[in-house]
Amino acid sequence: MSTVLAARHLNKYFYDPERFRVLSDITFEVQAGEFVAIVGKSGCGKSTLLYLLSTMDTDYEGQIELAGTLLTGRSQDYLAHFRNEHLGFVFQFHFLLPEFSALQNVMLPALKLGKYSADEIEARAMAKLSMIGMADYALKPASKLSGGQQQRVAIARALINDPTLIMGDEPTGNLDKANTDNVFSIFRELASGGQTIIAVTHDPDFAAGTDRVIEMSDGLIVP
Ligand SMILES: Nc1ncnc2c1ncn2[C@@H]1O[C@H](COP(=O)(O)OP(=O)(O)OP(=O)(O)O)[C@@H](O)[C@H]1O
Repeated sequence: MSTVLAARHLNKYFYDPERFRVLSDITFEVQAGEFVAIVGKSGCGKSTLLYLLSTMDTDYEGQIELAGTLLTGRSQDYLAHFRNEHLGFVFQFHFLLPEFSALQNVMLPALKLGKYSADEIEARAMAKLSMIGMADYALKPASKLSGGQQQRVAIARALINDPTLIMGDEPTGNLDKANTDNVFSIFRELASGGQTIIAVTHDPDFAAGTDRVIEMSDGLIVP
């Protein structure tokens, strides 16, 4: 097994207005192909941790290594390129561009990466949409899709650059039961195919279906 993500002794502080520690000595690893849930009461630090792991927030103590690369101390440009190449994000709210078609939305991160030709990118995007059962909706504007369909397009978009790791922040938080089950089974299927996934969730059923649950409490990982 190879390690995809290593978080070592992460500490994070906020000021509100006094300095307080929101993450304390967070240390864990995620192996290739693992599907991991991060759970814990509201305010325990889950989103803050995910934000650090996503490389968006660089103000922390400790070390983050992803895909064999130490990311701590890197420049913003380096991190932006790394994110685009190695990470796929699925949020509670999909953040699709409403006037753009499903296909165009899925293509965008690949166009930014600049690794493939436009034709290749379109073919790859169609393949990702087919994979999640959305090929028939490729040309529809995102604004005309249902909430569940939009979230599936967001998953296809997260997959377009074949990310080393998919990060979800409440990926089913805004969905009804049927769509939650659908999105969960897509994640489960991706994980069975070897995709590494880490997702913050409040949904006990979602967490129970993952390979491993990391529970947080007051900024700590519960041993
Ligand atoms: N920018 C900030 N400045 C000050 N305090 C913050 C900031 N962002 C978050 N916090 C505080 O840090 C703590 C952890 O917040 P975080 O959003 O990581 O929790 P969470 O576990 O993801 O919660 P939820 O499940 O409700 O989304 C909370 O006490 C929150 O109020």
